Amino acid sequence: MTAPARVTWSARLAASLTVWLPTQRWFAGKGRPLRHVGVEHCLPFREARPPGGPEGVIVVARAHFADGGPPEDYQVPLGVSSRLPAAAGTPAVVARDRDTVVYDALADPELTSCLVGLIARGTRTDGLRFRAESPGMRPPHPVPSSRPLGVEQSNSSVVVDGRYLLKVFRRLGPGRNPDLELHRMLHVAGSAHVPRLLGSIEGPAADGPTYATLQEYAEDAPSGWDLALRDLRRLPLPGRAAAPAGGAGGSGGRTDGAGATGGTRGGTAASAAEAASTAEAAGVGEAWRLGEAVAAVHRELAAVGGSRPLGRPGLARLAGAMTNRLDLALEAVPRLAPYEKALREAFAAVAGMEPEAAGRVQRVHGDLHLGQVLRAPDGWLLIDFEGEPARPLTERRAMASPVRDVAGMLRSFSYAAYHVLGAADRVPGPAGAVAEAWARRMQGAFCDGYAAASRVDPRSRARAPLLAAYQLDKAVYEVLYETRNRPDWAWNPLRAIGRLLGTDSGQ
Ligand SMILES: Nc1ncnc2c1ncn2[C@@H]1O[C@H](COP(=O)(O)OP(=O)(O)O)[C@@H](O)[C@H]1O
Ligand SMILES: O=P(O)(O)O[C@H]1O[C@H](CO)[C@@H](O[C@H]2O[C@H](CO)[C@@H](O)[C@H](O)[C@H]2O)[C@H](O)[C@H]1O
Repeated sequence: MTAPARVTWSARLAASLTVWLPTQRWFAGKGRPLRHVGVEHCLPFREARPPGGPEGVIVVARAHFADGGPPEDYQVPLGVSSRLPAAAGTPAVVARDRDTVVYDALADPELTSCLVGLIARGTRTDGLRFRAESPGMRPPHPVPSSRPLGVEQSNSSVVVDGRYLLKVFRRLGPGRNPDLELHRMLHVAGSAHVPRLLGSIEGPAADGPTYATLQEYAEDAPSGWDLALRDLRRLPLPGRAAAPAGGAGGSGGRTDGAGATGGTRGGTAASAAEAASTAEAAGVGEAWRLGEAVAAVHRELAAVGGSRPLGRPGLARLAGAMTNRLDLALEAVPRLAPYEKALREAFAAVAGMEPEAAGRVQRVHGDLHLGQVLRAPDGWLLIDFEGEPARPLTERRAMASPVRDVAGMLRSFSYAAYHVLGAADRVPGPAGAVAEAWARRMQGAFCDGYAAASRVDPRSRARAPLLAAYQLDKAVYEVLYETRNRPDWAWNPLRAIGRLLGTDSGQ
């Protein structure tokens, strides 16, 4: 391509991205008025051997907003070709003209194979550093098969050769992504509770940005969310027929329905009740082991990354940060207004805690929920250490109390229970009581497992204001997250705030 032709293409690509970017699930700027998207960098990647191999380009697209706030950078790996490769199926086409088509590189096995090959060989290109993180890693080359993971997620992942997962970070921060950072720390600690880290792609600077990670793919490992929904759908809910497989709840979650086997159909009520209670006993055991696994990961992160007392100034800062997040959420979601006063009080209570009771801060997962834990044959694995996607990177990399992760899991058990009930059960009834009791049992077992492994009971009376505030802070975040991404689900965390505050008004 000649220089003027390149300029024309860059302008055309920017115009196409301005339309395409905001329609993507992973575009985090949905709450902001987009002005335009510019092409910040084009980082080509290609196979050195054999010559004439496929060509790809990692485009860094910069989204500019009309609200005067900072722009956001997004990674868009693209294939550039004269025609769509047959092996890519029907990829998203971002731009095209008579001679050239620009399409989603992650749908093209040749291009993903190329990225994996560059990682395995530890190559450097203009603007990109490919690194093998695990010396023994030898991915087959060329990769025989690859497929986009095809789940709802904040980034984009590709399963390579059925054994590896290439996770492409969409939102690029100025520093290293905590997902890679914490994976590395846990690798050093020899953790048994994370998938093995195999490789990474980063920018040329010492500290990121992080473009991608390559990790072991835990095939057929259901998530905690899958297992929770399966157990919940087996529960005999008064006044309800047992839900058909995959049928209960809202509008289709990330893994909603996967592995759900339904309940009483085809059996007697007695045998169904028996099966439900056996499943529940197993579920309690799993929740206990999950608590144990989370405690182990916290111990490992503290051992490698250090820890320090939260202290009185830390408590005051935390209360302030929670209040600030509430202020932002109140602006975006007026339905939070009835809870404002009680929420402010709950956050202020954190500032008034005795520092000794608050414990220490360290690196934590930061967005722990049932969708972030996989039940592999050997035990629970924690994934996605990126933190809450909406928070600034500096905040996501900061030390925090491990109680925050515990609160995320407690919220998630409750989230699952109410998800299965569905929006129709906004007013608590007998079915609600059964689901609520299930959530409490799982939460109790999780905390027991955590306490047994860490000798710290997250439910201790002295720590109660912290645990309560973290659960409320998470629920406020969820209301905002759902309002922006899955508005049909917003009722769930909204109701939870009422329950947690003890002011459930049946709204
Ligand atoms: N190592 C892995 N093995 C198997 N499945 C995985 C693995 N990592 C992630 N997944 C699946 O991919 C989904 C999205 O991964 P995640 O890291 O949470 O991405 P995101 O940050 O985009 O939300 C998970 O919910 C899980 O179903
Ligand atoms: O994309 P991430 O997994 O990093 O996290 C975001 O999306 C999650 C939903 O996919 C969201 O989690 C909420 O919904 C889950 C069920 O789909 C539930 O298990 C969680 O408890 C609930 O918070 C998460 O908050 C958000 O950051």
